[in-house]
Amino acid sequence: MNPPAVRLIDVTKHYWSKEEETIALSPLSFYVSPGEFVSLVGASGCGKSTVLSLVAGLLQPTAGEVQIFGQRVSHPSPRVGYMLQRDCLLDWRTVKKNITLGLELSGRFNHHTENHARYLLTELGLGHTLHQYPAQLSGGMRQRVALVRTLALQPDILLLDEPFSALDIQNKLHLEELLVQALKGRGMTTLLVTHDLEEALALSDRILVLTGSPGRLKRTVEIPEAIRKLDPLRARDHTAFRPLFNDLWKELEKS
Ligand SMILES: Nc1ncnc2c1ncn2[C@@H]1O[C@H](COP(=O)(O)OP(=O)(O)OP(=O)(O)O)[C@@H](O)[C@H]1O
Repeated sequence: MNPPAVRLIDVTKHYWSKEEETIALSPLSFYVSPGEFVSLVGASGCGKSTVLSLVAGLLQPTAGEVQIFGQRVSHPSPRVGYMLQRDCLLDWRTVKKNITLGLELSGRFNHHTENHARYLLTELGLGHTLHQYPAQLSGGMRQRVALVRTLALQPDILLLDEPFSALDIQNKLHLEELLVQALKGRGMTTLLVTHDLEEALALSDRILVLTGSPGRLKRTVEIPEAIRKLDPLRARDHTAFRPLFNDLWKELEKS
C-alpha cells in the first residue's frame, strides 16, 4: 500500500523564547492521502501554521515524527510547495521574473520549466502581466502570481497558509475557483490552513478541527461527495452546506 503523502506521528512541538516555553502542539497524529485536499481549522494560536512549517521541513518536532511519502522530514523538500498569506513578491522583478524565482533558487530554471510557469500564468488569467511589476497589480492579481510561483515548482504537496485571507470576497471566490481548476488533474496533495470555515468546506475533502492550547486534533469531518464534486461557489448553495457549517461553527466556539 502507498504511504500517505503527509503523516504526523505523535508530534509535539515546544518553542523556547527567552525563559518562556510554549507548547504549540501536544501529541498530534494525522495523515493526508496522496491527492487529497485537507484543511486545518481551529482557534488562533492552536498550532496550524506550526504544522505547515513542520511538514515544510522549516521546523523540527520536539518529539514524534513528520513524514512525507513515508520518509522522515529532516529538511525542506523540493516535493513541497509553500504559499503564505503575504505574497512575498519581489517588487524589483517583473511578473515573469517573480514566477520563476523559486525555480532559479532551487536550480531548476530552464527553458521547459520557464515555459510551464508562463503556461500557468496564462491559465490563471494573467498572461498579459508578464512584463509588469508587482506594484502595477491588484492584491488579488499579486496572490495569483504568488500561486503561479508556487505551482511552477510542480510540488507533490502544496501547503497553503491562509493564502486568500487578505482578499475581498469577490477576489477570494475567484481565486478559490482558479485554485480548483489549477489542481484538477495534477494529483497534488493540498494542506490548507484557513480561518474561513466556508472556504474549508467548499474546497476540502476532509477538515481537521484542532483545539488549543496546546494544539490537538479535536475532530475530523469528511465532506460529503455531493458537496465535494461541486465547484466552490456552487458548493456553498448545496442544502447540506449550511448545516455542516453551523455544526463546525459550534464546534469551534467550544474549542
Ligand atoms: N517562533 C515562535 N516562538 C515562540 N512561540 C511561538 C513561535 N511560533 C509560534 N509560537 C506559539 O505557538 C503557538 C502556535 O502558533 P501557530 O502560529 O502555529 O498557531 P496558529 O494556529 O497558526 O495561529 P493563527 O491562527 O493565529 O495564525 C502559539 O501559542 C504561538 O504563540
